[in-house]
Amino acid sequence: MRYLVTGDQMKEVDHYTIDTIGIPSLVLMERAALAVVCEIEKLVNKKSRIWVLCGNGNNGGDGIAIARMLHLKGYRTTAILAGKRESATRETMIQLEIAKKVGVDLVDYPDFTFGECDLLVDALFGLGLNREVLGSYREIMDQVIASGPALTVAVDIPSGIHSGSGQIMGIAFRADVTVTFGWEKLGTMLYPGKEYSGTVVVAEIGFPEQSLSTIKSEFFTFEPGDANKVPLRPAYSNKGSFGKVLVVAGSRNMSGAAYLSSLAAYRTGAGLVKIFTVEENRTILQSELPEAIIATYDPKEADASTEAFKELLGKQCEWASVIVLGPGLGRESYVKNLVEEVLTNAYVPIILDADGLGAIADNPDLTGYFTENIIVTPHLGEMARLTGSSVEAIKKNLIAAAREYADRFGITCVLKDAVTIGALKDQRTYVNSSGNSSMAKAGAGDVLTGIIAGLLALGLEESDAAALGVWLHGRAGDVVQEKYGGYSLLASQLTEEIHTILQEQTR
Ligand SMILES: NC(=O)C1=CN([C@@H]2O[C@H](COP(=O)(O)OP(=O)(O)OC[C@H]3O[C@@H](n4cnc5c(N)ncnc54)[C@H](O)[C@@H]3O)[C@@H](O)[C@H]2O)[C@@H](O)CC1
Ligand SMILES: Nc1ncnc2c1ncn2[C@@H]1O[C@H](COP(=O)(O)OP(=O)(O)O)[C@@H](O)[C@H]1O
Ligand SMILES: [K+]
Repeated sequence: MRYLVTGDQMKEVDHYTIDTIGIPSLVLMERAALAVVCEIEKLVNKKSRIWVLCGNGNNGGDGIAIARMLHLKGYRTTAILAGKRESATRETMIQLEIAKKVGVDLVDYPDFTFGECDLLVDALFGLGLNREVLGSYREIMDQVIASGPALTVAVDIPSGIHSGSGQIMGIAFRADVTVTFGWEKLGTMLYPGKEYSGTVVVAEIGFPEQSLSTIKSEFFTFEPGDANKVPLRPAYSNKGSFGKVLVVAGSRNMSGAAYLSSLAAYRTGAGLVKIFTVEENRTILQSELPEAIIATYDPKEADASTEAFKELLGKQCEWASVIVLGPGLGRESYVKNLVEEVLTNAYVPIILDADGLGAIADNPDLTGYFTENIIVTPHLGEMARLTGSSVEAIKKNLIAAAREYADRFGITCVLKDAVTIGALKDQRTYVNSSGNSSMAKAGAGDVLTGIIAGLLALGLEESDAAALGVWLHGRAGDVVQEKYGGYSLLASQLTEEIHTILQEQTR
């Protein structure tokens, strides 16, 4: 697990480290610069023409220190000063004085003659970027981009990317490598910032771990090694020890979603899976997944909400320790009754997905049944229907959209996208770092609900199951992509790689 921070949180950490702990600002700057130089040296040789574009803030100060270190090592380096020297921060002025004394080639932007550039070091804006880039700064960035540097290394975050949201503030540099300090910023984790950051290197420059305690460190991601967080299956156990997952899914002509969710729950470790679906799906599901128990209902009875239907469904809910509700249910009118009955009868964790969410969007009163053990897993289209916002508006701030929905009902909201967000009910926010575009394919979401159900069945609580499930799902996608490339993934293959990730447990 690793913590992530917004730019504002990182500034608080900076202040605490400097003012309370007492590590001088220039010491941090020196270590930051050294860390960047270490990465630069992997990319260039002594003949390379290096431009270091420096702003007036401390990001620019890092840049001038980098230019000095490269110059002293014999690299052909020019530091281009984008702002007026007299308005630089205290640390940046000190760096300028040092650089002058050791003969660094320092050129004010208006005097700079553009030519060929092998490596651009982007030290124009860091965490201090707080508004759209306009006017002369925009002109400078346009001109630097037009001159086509072969490679770009960004200091802390590519200039123009907002450190909290990953949004482009008018214009941004595209880095091949971003060297960031202390903890990764949300801005390089979230699109489009993620795409503009290239490879992100997190450099440890001396912030003590305790400095994180000054902020509410709510953002985190998982990484290799975190498979250990999946509960062990003790030796002294039986199938009942590992949960009973009820999958309320599938409809006429749609059996695949029920199959994929159920298979994924079993592959993640659930002891028993029962599929509650329409009679038409019985034969196909029994032959595809004989390990699952099948119970069926008549949609006409569901539509009329007969006592027999209610009793049947009530019994299933009583049996279950975890419920998946929604994949492939379709959009017939009876789905509302089905969803309402489950929500009123079940007192166990429920993962509400796909057409189950559609029923909620069409009947917002159903949210009145939401309890804290609900996990919703909408993709952006479903989220737009649930909230009445546009997909574009949600995309601009995924974290806020997920958090707002989760907090409104006190539930867990997994907002699925290229970077999936888990707004967890315990107030932590998971930002996913696994997965790839080969997973943008029908059925992938059904597998995710099954994985989360499997983790709940193994005994994780909702927040942990949601976050770890998203990560496992993406890791499985990464393994499939490694084996089959970026085009050919089938959602069922994700289920076939769950074991690969679970085997990464090192206990
Ligand atoms: N001592 C420290 O605080 C440390 C700071 N570090 C570096 O310092 C950076 C943060 O420094 P600062 O807080 O000075 O911020 P920046 O260096 O990112 O620059 C902020 C400056 O740019 C201006 N600005 C913001 N948006 C603008 C826009 N759109 N157009 C024009 N001007 C704009 C601000 O008014 C401010 O003057 C970090 O990203 C990191 O690189 C590191 O050296 C580690 C230690
Ligand atoms: N470009 C991408 N990068 C990483 N993961 C992706 C990408 N596109 C989709 N995914 C993941 O694939 C899954 C798709 O789910 P969903 O849209 O519900 O599909 P379906 O409803 O067809 O099962 C989500 O978990 C999502 O995060
Ligand atoms: K930068």
